[in-house]
Amino acid sequence: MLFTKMHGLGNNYIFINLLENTLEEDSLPTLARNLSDVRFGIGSDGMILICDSKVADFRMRIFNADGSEGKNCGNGLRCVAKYLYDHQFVDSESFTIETLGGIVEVHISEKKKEVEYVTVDMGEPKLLKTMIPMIGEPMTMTINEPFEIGGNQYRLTCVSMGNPHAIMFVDDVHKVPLDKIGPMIEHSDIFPERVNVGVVAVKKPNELDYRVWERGSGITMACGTGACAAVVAATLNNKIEKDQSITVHLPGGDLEIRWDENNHVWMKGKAEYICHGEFKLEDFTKEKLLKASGE
Ligand SMILES: N[C@@H](CCC[C@H](N)C(=O)O)C(=O)O
Repeated sequence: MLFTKMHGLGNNYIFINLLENTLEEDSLPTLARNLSDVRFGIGSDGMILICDSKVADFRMRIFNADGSEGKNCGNGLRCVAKYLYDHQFVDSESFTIETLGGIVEVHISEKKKEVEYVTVDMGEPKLLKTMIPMIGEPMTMTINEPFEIGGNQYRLTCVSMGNPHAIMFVDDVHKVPLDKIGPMIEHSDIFPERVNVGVVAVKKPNELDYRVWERGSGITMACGTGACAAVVAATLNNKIEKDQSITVHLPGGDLEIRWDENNHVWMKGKAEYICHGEFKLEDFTKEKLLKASGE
C-alpha cells in the first residue's frame, strides 16, 4: 500500500489515497494505531484517508493515533488540498472536501513548483453545549465557565469546529503541564465524546499563543481546528476583535485565522511533504504491534 507522510506545522499524518485503492472498514482503527506507532510503525499523529465523495469534490477521513475517528482536521485539510492539487487530481484552485464535521471549501493560495499555502473556509463555529457535545443546559454556550475536574478548577470556553475544543486562557502557554491536565479534561465526564484541550495566551490584539492536547493523539505541534477554536474563544471572551486576521503561534509554526462578519472561520497556513513510501498492509492490520510496544 502506497502512502505519503505530510505535515502542517509539525502535525503529521500518514495519508492514504483511496481514490485508487480500497481498505476494509473494520481494519481502519487498528491500521491507524499501528501506522502511527513511532517504534513499530511509521510514526505519526494519525492516519488520513483521501476518498471520493457523493456530496463534495473529495472526502477526508481522519483517524487519531489511538485509532479513534476524528470529525475534522484543519492541518489535514491543507495537506489533502496540496496532495490533490500537486498530484493533479484537481485543476481548479478552489474545491470542496467533505468531513464528518461538514463540507469545507479549500483554496490554493500560494504555489511555486508545488502548493505552499492553503486557505480553508472552515465554516461556522458551533457553540451550543449540545453541539460540542458536553453536559449542561443543551441550548446554552460555554464561555469562561468554571468546572471542577480532577480536584482542580478550570474556566473553559467550548467551541466545535466540526470537532470539539475546550479552551482556557493562561498567562504563559509554555508553563502549563498539558501532559497532565490534557488527558484529565479529555476524559472528563463533562465531555461524552472526549475533547481536544487548548491553552491560549493573548499576546497582542492580533496575536495568540496556543498549545494543544489532542483527543486521541496527545500533545501535538499544532492543531488547525484548535487554532480556529482559540480565535473564536478569544473573541467570545472579548480579548480580541472579530473580522481581524489573527496570527496564532503554535509550537510548530504560525497560522493566520480570521472569524469573519458572516460567521465563517478562515484558516491560512502551510502544508508540506515528509516522504512517500510503501508498507505491507497485512503487517499493519493486526494488533501485534501495539502489544509489542506495551501500550
Ligand atoms: N490535528 C487536527 C485535529 C485532529 C482530530 C482531533 N484530535 C479530534 O479527535 O477531534 C487539526 O489540525 O485540526
